[in-house]
Amino acid sequence: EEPAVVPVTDEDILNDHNTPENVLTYGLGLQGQRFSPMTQINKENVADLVPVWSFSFGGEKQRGQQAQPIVHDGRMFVTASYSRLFAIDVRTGTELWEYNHRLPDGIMPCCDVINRGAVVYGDLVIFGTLDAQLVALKQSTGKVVWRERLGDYKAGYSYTAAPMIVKGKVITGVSGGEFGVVGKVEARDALTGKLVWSRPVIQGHMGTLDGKDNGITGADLPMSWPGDMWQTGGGAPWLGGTYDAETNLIFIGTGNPSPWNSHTRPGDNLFATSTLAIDPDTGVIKWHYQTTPNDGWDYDGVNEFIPFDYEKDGQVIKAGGKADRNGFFYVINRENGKLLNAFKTVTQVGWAERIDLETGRPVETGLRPGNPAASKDGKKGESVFASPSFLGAKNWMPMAYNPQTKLFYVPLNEWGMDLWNEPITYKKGAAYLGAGFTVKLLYEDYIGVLRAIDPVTGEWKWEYKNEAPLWGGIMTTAGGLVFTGTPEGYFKAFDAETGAELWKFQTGSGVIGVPATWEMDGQQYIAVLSGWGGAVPLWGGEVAKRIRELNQGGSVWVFKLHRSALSQ
Ligand SMILES: O=C(O)c1cc(C(=O)O)c2c(n1)C(=O)C(=O)c1cc(C(=O)O)[nH]c1-2
Repeated sequence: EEPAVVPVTDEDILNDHNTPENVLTYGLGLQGQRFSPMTQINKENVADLVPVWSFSFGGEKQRGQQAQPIVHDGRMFVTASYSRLFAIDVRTGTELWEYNHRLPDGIMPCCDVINRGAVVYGDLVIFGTLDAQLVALKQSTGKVVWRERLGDYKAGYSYTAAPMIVKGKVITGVSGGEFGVVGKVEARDALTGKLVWSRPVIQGHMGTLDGKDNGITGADLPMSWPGDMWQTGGGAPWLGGTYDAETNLIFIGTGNPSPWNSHTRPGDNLFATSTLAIDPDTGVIKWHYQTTPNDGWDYDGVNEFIPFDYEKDGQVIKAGGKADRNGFFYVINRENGKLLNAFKTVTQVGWAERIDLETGRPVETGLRPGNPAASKDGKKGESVFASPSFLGAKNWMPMAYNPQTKLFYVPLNEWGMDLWNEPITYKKGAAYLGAGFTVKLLYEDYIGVLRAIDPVTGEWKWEYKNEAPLWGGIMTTAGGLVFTGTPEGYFKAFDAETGAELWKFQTGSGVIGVPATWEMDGQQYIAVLSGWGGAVPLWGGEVAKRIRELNQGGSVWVFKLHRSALSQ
């Protein structure tokens, strides 16, 4: 017999940012601010945070654990490496059920076998898998209710992001930018899985709504791709989006244009490396903003665009903030896509001097890897040293915005790369880069750096430097705190105003998960995953060598205040 479940409604999801008793969305609210209004755990007492339980994912499958837990109706839903989903009794840490997705042999995730989380809707819990499927299961039993294909894994499609629910529809992108897939954003009926709309993000492809043609992407703009390069142009929106009810827009970022070798595709290559504002009802693109035109460095533009109130000269503008992989932070008017402000997030940005606030375009330095066709043997173009490295000033790990301090807390890395181009032709299911690279250190004492950034002045208010790259998400709270983890295994709390480190706990493996917090039986709880992995050990070059002693793992940790702290 199935235990009863409290169904999750659209209203519950829209209110998630101010209902402490549950965690229903990736982002602690659809806007993705990752801000909790809870204050029980605060600057004064965070040093008394103690573990409540720890849960092991078990098995022989470890690798990177990047998910943010979901908490609803006494259950925690958490995804783990290799497309696994666990339901856990949130009070005791006891497993309720486990779903182990059967993965075919030929899957091609570019950057570790990770997953960033599930979503809940009705009596279902929904997540995506490495073979590019979307699976909906009963929250009560783990029984599969529906399953839909997002793309052909043999052509390089995979899925790693946490989906998002907007108005009863489950919104997804795809991964596969390194294989020349067709990047697309899609909406399906969350209860049945039936496709509602599909929006390919690269100029030239036809979208659909309710099974009918719904306009070619970018048809109103001059063609920005040569020949038929758009057909395998990538732009994979491989991270989740955010949603803003005030403007009724989904904001989602698109990845690198394929292949990496930019000399094969002169032009801006719309809408790769862009933020797209999409109508959730129709899948129509309302505005776009491209961060790296004709990208030649793999500066995917997938990072989260977080809606916030931008206060300047006594005015409040509905804006959004985005820390891009390319080393710049962008403040954009979320109603129309106009650039309001842009500044650097890292000390060395080699490819561009600045972003022109009038045109919204980068002022490039000319530091672009050379064209192999111009080399003596035609096999290798001139190599350049570029920064940030292709792994980004900021990669997938989500930042947070605190409306009380009015600061963004941004997990960044400072590194560079040698990068060169090679000739390449498209072949289904084969890597489609046309480039070689080696990631290099910039500084001896740190790679990772968490920066508190003022979006109005661009000022870095404080920073925390970490020896290994920072690869975990951020959470900030009304208790005046900022939480994040380190590959060295620590889960840490900082003072949101000063950056002072107030607490740390060794979890046993690298923390690259995304924290969540909720209230239960009158107490505030905080959870985070532990388990080192992701792209750095695979692609990190000299950096990967430096951190190779870090051990893998796979667990959830839950914390609350020690009894003595509560009685004070
Ligand atoms: O273009 C793509 O489709 C794609 C997908 C993913 C992914 O799905 O995780 C990553 C990347 N690109 C990527 O460029 C990247 O640096 C990266 C890092 C990670 C990670 O989990 O550590 N994933 C990905």
